[in-house]
Amino acid sequence: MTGGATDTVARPLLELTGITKRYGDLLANDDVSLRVAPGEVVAMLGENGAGKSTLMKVVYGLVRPDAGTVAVDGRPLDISSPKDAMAAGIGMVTQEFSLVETMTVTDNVALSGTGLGRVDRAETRRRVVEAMERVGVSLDPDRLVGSLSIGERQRVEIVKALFHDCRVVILDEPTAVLTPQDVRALFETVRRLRTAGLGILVVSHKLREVAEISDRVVVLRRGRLVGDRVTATVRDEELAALMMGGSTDEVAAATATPAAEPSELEAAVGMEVPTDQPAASATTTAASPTPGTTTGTTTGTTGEPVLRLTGLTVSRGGRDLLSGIDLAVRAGEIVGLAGVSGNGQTELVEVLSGTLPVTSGTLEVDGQDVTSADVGRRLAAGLGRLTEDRRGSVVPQMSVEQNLVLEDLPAYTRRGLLDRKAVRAHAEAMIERFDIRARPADAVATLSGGNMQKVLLARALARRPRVLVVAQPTRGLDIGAYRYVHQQLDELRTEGAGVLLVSEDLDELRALSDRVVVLFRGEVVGEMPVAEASPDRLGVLMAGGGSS
Ligand SMILES: Nc1ncnc2c1ncn2[C@@H]1O[C@H](COP(=O)(O)OP(=O)(O)OP(=O)(O)O)[C@@H](O)[C@H]1O
Repeated sequence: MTGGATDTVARPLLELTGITKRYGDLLANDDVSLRVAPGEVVAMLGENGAGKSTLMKVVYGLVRPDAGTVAVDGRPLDISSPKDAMAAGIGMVTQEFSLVETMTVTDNVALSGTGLGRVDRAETRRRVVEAMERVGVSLDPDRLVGSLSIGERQRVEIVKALFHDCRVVILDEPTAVLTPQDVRALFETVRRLRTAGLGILVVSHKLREVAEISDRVVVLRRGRLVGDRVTATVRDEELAALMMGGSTDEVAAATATPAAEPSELEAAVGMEVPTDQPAASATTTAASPTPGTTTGTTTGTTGEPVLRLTGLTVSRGGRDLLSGIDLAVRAGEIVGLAGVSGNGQTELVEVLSGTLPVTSGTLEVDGQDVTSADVGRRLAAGLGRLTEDRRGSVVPQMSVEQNLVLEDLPAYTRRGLLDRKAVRAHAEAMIERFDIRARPADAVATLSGGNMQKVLLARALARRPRVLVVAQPTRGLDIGAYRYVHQQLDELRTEGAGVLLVSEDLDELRALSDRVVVLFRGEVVGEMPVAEASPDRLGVLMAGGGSS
């Protein structure tokens, strides 16, 4: 590792001093000071709601701090928009890309600057190619962004930052939406940025990635910067103690595991399952595939199908998005759905949720045909769901407590009126159980990404559905929440519900599922017990190697 220890010597490229941001009586950032040196990668860790995004938004001009300064190269800046940040040499890549799908890579990069009208296209194209070469990104500059994968789109965003000569690049949970291959490519790019002398600030929840990519780690807790360590020498337990509060000993005891994993803590909290771990077996009764996780408790005696798709086809514009899907999820089992993003998973979840109509085929929940049923009837039949579109699944201006009961209003209504006491009591219970960092009356729009996700999970799980369809349930969650969600899914299975788990995280799929089904170009191309679902085998199928 380079850079970290020299930070105090090298002149900082980026320097934050005393950044404070209040939302009402909540201190999202509390007097945060932080430096990033040239050629240094600084990772930022913190629980959901710790204030990471707020701090990044301050640096990128999306949020005005109440106090504090941002300086680049020793020059204090007055940043009030992303344009100001870019002009000062700061670029940010978030999970929500700001790209125009119908335009080429080159035009997207150009558009982010001075606007298309005034630029020389040939010159722009040449500079885009040059920026890509600098960081080892190979993309056809003339390709339409709409045809690019998620990982490729992220690369376009990075190229955008380089195109504008940014010297500081902020990456906000950059690996959350990437395949393992794309993660490797991203890390290679980050290394090249570092070699080129850029300063990189990366927000992450994944200790393994932090260890691999960063020189220094800083930890935010409840708005305050509580730790600043050299990555090469810090122990995971210490980072966890900083994140969660409490002493290293307490955290170590709380997360104790007998196994000496590459990262004991990650294993203990069920955060990362090394890919060479044996996968859960559909028939195991005790041995958990990952020390400390709750997986592997299935009894192997699964029941009747609680979800059955027969010949399910969805066509749009003459093209099949889903084609002849036959799939059953039985009571007491978790079926993992693997696939590279864009192969029909999102559509399948939308169809099940009732937001995308079926072209042909049938769909049954717990024996009831719900093929053309509306969302309410599906919920009544016992379906629970969590789609990828978190923001679209809440009513942002409504409170946490209202959102929590939104799908179960009759249970909270007395004589035509909402039973406010019961709603509040339910919210308090869910906030406690899911460790949601918010108050019952807070508008959901003000929650951090991870906390919003927890609200949705709490809502779906509280109804104890017969079958739960979940997409990317732990994306963006901190390590404690990751573990809790896995426990909850496992508990549902033990209670006899079925779960369809859609996840791009193969470790998660293999740790939780009894069976894995692979989707490629809208078709099921493979199905196997999890014991046979090695990453290699899944990888081949996901890439289309199993389709005829
Ligand atoms: N616009 C807002 N209005 C009120 N409160 C807000 C607003 N934005 C953020 N907050 C609050 O500030 C705190 C920090 O949120 P932030 O999004 O920075 O957390 P985070 O560390 O990025 O979390 P996550 O890991 O879940 O993304 C949270 O308690 C959040 O509810």
